[in-house]
Amino acid sequence: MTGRIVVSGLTKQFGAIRAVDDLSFTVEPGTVTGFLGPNGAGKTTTLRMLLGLVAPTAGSATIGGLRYADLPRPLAVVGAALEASGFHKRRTGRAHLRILCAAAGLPARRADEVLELVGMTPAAGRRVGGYSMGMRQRLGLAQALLGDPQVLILDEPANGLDPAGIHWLRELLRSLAAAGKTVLVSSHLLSEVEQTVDDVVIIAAGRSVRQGRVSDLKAQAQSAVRVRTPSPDRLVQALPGVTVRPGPEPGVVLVERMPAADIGRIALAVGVELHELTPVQSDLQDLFLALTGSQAGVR
Ligand SMILES: Nc1ncnc2c1ncn2[C@@H]1O[C@H](COP(=O)(O)OP(=O)(O)OP(=O)(O)O)[C@@H](O)[C@H]1O
Repeated sequence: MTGRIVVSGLTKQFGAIRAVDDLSFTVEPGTVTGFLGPNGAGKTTTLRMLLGLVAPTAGSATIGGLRYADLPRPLAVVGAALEASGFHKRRTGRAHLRILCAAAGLPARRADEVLELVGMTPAAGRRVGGYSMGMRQRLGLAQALLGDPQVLILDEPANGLDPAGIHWLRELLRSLAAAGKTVLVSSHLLSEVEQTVDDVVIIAAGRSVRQGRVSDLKAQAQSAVRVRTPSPDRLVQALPGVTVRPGPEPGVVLVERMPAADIGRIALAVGVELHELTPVQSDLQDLFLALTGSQAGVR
């Protein structure tokens, strides 16, 4: 059991909406991979197909070479936290986990171990109905960790966590990857996961728009200059051979791998008015918006 996740040509059609469209990517053991895209991009649908909760229209999603439904002991292989709302409100966090332990043939003390792991020991005896969103997220994570799985699949785990909680989550995910686990974590904010993940898979409107090392993405973002001009087309014409990407808003372009001073000089020479000329310091979110922007928005 290698724990490698392989998604290949995965497609899901809901009526007129192609929620996931010919998506392929791989997640390696020992890494944390960020699965990113704006609202409605198809992240949750993809994760649900990986977990056998939604049948693909085409393509496949496997974990360690097997479809979820074919895994002999799925709880020991994959832990998932899809949404932090499916808890029985009147049960305590500990009772909730103990019931799952019993169902999975795990000793009851495992419930307390995972509660400790997610920092929930003080709230273990309280009813879930009284938990904050962040506490429910932590309980969902505890549930995912119950079977000490090789693979973790987490949908927006940072939602509702405060900055200290996000820092804690980062450390936890890094330590799990360091222990050889495969970690796939979705988010609609690149900035939220950029310090946590090794690799990214970015989707928009169900399709992959970028995959690779987050360090490569950072290098690309860092070398861009943000230019605001009423004449972006004329500026682009004056920069032949230079990569110019659309910015996050109209009238803004991102010029890659050219110093701001050179861009300013060329703009002056061709009489293009500039309203802003800013080297972008690791503004990954701008790059993310540029990659997903034209397809953003709820479908
Ligand atoms: N069961 C369903 N029936 C019909 N349409 C669906 C269903 N599930 C999802 N969709 C549609 O598929 C598209 C992708 O939804 P999905 O929830 O996968 O996106 P997401 O990237 O997880 O978004 P978010 O960040 O908002 O959670 C949306 O247009 C959504 O309305």
